[in-house]
Amino acid sequence: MDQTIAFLGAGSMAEAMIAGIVQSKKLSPHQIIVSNRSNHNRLQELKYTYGIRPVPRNNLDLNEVDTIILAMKPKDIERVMEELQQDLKDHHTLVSILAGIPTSVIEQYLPAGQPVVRVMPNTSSTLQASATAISSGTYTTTSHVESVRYLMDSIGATFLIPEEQMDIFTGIAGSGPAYLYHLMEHMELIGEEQGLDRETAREIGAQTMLGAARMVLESDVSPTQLRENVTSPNGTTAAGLDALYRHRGGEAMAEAARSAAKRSEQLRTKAIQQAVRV
Ligand SMILES: NC(=O)C1=CN([C@@H]2O[C@H](COP(=O)(O)OP(=O)(O)OC[C@H]3O[C@@H](n4cnc5c(N)ncnc54)[C@H](O)[C@@H]3O)[C@@H](O)[C@H]2O)C=CC1
Ligand SMILES: O=C(O)[C@@H]1CCC=N1
Repeated sequence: MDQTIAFLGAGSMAEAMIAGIVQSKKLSPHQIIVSNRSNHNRLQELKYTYGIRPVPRNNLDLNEVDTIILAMKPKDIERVMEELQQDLKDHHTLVSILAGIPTSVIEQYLPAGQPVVRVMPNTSSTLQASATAISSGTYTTTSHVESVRYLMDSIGATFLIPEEQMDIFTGIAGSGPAYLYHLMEHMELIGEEQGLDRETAREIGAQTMLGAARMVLESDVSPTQLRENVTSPNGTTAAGLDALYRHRGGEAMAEAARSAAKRSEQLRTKAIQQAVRV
């Protein structure tokens, strides 16, 4: 890919994406610039690990950049857009990974016509195993979206969705790894409690999660059918599922996704109110 990308923000999500992109070899590390406002040690750490180009925000020359990836916290959007405004050129595509922030808010700080693409990855980008959503903004052409999709394909599976579905996508997939880690923490705990050593219990839980996910992705069989295939009448799984239903395990997972989606909606409302005041 013949382009230079610049991450504004050098936190955990930027690092996960950098790891996946570098591993994919779609871009060479010198085509990736990483910038933040103050923590220069962090930039050096990323340079040391991935070979990328660290550039403190004050020294960043956007003329050589094609794609700008907004990777700071949602609360910093106003300040960042104000800083960016004067440096942006027609050829720049902005990609935002900020939870909750709609493309319309970002566009409000920009001249009409500037393409903004919204993306929601997750931290499994590190292993090129993200589920990443992509939505177009007002001024994006198919070519902008396809070019961003090509880049995002390097960090995992991509899904083109309408922007209205971003809240729930964030609730399920952006935040989702945390819910699954929480379940794995519990699988590890119960294994340990019953005499397995911690590392073994951890591996057993993770391998079980991985195997189940692969069965869904690599067969044509639905999760419902796969669940039934595990469940013998009056067997161990029936007893386990019975406890899970009594404790409303499925509903707890749905509620987690709903609550995260609601928070995304709240971030949007706040960002819109803030942008109106600008
Ligand atoms: N952590 C995750 O699993 C996911 C995070 N996201 C989104 O990614 C974004 C970043 O999240 P994290 O990496 O977890 O946060 P983080 O707190 O680890 O990193 C934020 C980074 O932004 C930098 N920053 C702040 N103001 C800046 C400015 N004015 N210019 C340049 N850099 C600036 C900070 O120095 C820091 O490096 C958030 O908007 C979040 O909604 C999206 C999907 C998943
Ligand atoms: O917790 C958050 O707000 C970010 C967005 C999705 C995952 N982490």
